[in-house]
Amino acid sequence: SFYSWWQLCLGNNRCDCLPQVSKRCAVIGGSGFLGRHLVEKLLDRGYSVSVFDIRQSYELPGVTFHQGDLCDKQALLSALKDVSLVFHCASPAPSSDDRLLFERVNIRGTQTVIQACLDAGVQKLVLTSSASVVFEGTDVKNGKEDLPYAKKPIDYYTQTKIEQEKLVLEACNKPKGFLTVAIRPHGIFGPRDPQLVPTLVDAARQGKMKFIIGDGTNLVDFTYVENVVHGHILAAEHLRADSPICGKPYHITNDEPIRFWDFMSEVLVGLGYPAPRFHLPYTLVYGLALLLLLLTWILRPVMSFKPTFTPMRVALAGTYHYYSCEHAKEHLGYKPVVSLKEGIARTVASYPHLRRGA
Ligand SMILES: NC(=O)C1=CN([C@@H]2O[C@H](COP(=O)(O)OP(=O)(O)OC[C@H]3O[C@@H](n4cnc5c(N)ncnc54)[C@H](O)[C@@H]3O)[C@@H](O)[C@H]2O)C=CC1
Ligand SMILES: CC(C)CCC[C@@H](C)[C@H]1CC[C@H]2C3=C(CC[C@]12C)[C@@]1(C)CCC(=O)C[C@@H]1CC3
Repeated sequence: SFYSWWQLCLGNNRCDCLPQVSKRCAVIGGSGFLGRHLVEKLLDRGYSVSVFDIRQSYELPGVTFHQGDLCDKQALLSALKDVSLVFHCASPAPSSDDRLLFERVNIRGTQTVIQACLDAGVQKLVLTSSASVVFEGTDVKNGKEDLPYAKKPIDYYTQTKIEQEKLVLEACNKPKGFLTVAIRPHGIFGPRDPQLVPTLVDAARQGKMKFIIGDGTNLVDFTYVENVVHGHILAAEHLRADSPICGKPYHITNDEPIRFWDFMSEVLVGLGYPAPRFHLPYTLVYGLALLLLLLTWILRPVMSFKPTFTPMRVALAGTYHYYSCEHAKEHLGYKPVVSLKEGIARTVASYPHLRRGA
């Protein structure tokens, strides 16, 4: 019908019946877990994409790869040529806990990204921040964006994510025609995630997932990667000089807080591992994790090992941390596109090699 033909034309910029609008964007960190999902969705929506990353992890038609370090402005400039929209979702892995690396990439590197965007005439910058910027290791229930930044962030990763977010939001400058916004996701999961499911399975295979830290009732947000991508694209497409979103952060969640240990159990059981059953007091495990951390520092000159239960992970496993995405609903028209149940099913199905006995 005429209606469905017109809807097709409006919803998809690749329709042959309309003049093509240039939709060129860059994804810094586009080789990573979130970055690649974002790139795939942008291609679906008719964008052409430049990926800038220190590594190239795949090839796709419609994507131009630029390999380089985001601290190098000249390298960035060649990737930002003719680009009006930039997504910045690069970061060192939180588990690296390398203060100097986080400061170099997340703080100084982000200053370089902003400067390169200004030099290249980029109009919009969408940062992937993190809901953890307000998390201090104590309960956050239905946290809104107006919560203050953590005064005592739980690790260097979070500390530098705070500085990074401030830099990007403060760089928003309507008279200069440079608009910025930050998306704060929490606990991203989905196919190809290198962090959550692999760490969980590794711990299960070592027999370390028998215990529940605390009483197991703490609610947490886990956000399916496609919802996070959806939030980023909505933010980019709503970012205009007359929009209330300029220079603001937005929580993007699944809007279905779940008990941390129920989520872990569903993933573990889905992959054929037993669910954790025995309870341990939170303060005991947190204290042990601190002790273990101290040991790794003392022993660093002679041997190095990475404990599974770091104080940061114990804090995340034993406290409430879920966030309101009402502002994203109101200002971006956001609504999760994949439910938690469906997200978990898709995730479990995507890791056949991590199943028990595989
Ligand atoms: N995974 C999660 O649960 C959450 C992630 N985030 C944020 O989302 C973003 C994406 O995270 P993931 O996709 O999970 O991580 P990831 O590690 O899969 O991807 C990060 C990408 O950044 C690239 N990168 C790192 N240093 C770089 C540099 N100096 N120059 C250029 N590229 C560099 C890496 O090569 C990698 O491809 C990050 O900003 C992270 O802080 C926020 C909340 C939760
Ligand atoms: C061994 C178990 C107690 C925990 C295994 C799962 C954890 C690896 C993950 C559970 C919550 C996750 C999480 C993040 C990383 C992976 C977990 C700790 C982040 C720290 C990633 C970066 C962020 O910005 C915030 C995330 C919060 C939740």
